[in-house]
Amino acid sequence: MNIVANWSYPTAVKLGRGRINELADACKSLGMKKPLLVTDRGLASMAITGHALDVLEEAGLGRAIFADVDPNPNEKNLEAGVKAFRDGGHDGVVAFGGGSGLDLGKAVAFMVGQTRPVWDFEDIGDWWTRASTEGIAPIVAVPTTAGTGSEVGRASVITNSETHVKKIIFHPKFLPGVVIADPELTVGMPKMITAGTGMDAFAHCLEAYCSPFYHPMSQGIALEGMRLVKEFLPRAYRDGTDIEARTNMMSAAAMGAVAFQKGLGAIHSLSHPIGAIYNTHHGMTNAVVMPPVLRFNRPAIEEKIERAAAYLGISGGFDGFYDYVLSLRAELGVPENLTAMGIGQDRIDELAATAIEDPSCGGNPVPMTLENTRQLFVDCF
Ligand SMILES: NC(=O)c1ccc[n+]([C@@H]2O[C@H](COP(=O)([O-])OP(=O)(O)OC[C@H]3O[C@@H](n4cnc5c(N)ncnc54)[C@H](O)[C@@H]3O)[C@@H](O)[C@H]2O)c1
Ligand SMILES: [Fe+2]
Repeated sequence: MNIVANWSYPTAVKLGRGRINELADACKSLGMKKPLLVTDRGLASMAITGHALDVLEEAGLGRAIFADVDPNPNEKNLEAGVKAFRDGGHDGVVAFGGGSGLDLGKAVAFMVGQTRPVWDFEDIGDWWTRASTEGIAPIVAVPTTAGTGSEVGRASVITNSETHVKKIIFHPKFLPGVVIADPELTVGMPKMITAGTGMDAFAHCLEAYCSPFYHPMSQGIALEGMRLVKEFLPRAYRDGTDIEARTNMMSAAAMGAVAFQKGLGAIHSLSHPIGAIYNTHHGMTNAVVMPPVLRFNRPAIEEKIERAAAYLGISGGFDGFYDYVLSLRAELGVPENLTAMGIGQDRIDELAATAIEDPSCGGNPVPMTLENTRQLFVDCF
């Protein structure tokens, strides 16, 4: 076997209850004097955000906030954020939120140093030589959901509001310098968001584990991430105040994103166009398409899934694992299929055409074509 791989994992993660109180120190450690906290509209008025701003203000770092951010953020949110950063004379970003706030905050920090349009940094082609690495602002990431793992990732998912296509914007400089992973911030998540984001973490681990690329470290991280989700997501869902469960889910989310350096797959390449067109929740959409994707990939992953099932304490090999996924979904109130999610079948051709252009499909164990991807969408209804 010819082994070629790039591995790195440089982010400092401060995990644990109450660690939001270290936010100002984290900003100062990266040289910030006037950070801009970037979050989404929903979080802007929540007590956890007010507390984070208090921590910054008490340390003399001000309480500047930019929150004109939609779930599934788009390039207009990004342009407005870059303008707010420049107008306010800021020197760093606190990316605060679920994937939406984190992704937009990271993208603002990156784009204040660029002259080229954000679409030039899509995760295909020549993003490396196009970017200016001067003027990129430092980032402290503070996740408030436990799912995307964007806090330790090098990507931002930005929706093109004209074409309704989700683009994965990638650059190593998207990587935050410090992560504050405080499980108490996730306690107030609505049950549906706990379920959806937790299933996103599971999808990252599962797809990374199944991707055919050689990366044994990611493989191990992905397996243990799945085990944490299995043990702790139902607990966090049942009792949102279960801090042990919340802490382990934060860890599983970060592990998923570290693991998917190895690649993602069809779950994500199907979920991205659905989310961009219908504005569905990303993780919940992943959970809906997961069983058909497992069936689709079965010929290529059966042996691997048998090993994962054994590690997770699931008997019955591939079939046992598949049944476990169905029962986890049922326990978390995941819609049965795309119809139950409120989606019609009228745009399947467009969904399939977009899905096979998504960078995630390169990591799918069974090669995706327009024909088999169209059929895969049909199977999701
Ligand atoms: N960068 C990556 O690698 C990556 C990976 C997966 C997904 N994503 C992207 O992340 C986004 C989804 O992120 P998400 O699933 O975390 O959801 P989200 O950030 O869109 O948040 C969903 C909703 O939950 C609310 N919310 C967040 N935290 C809360 C809390 N603690 N208490 C109460 N409400 C809270 C938000 O205000 C929002 O209304 C999508 O755009 C997706 O494409 C990015
Ligand atoms: Fe995801």
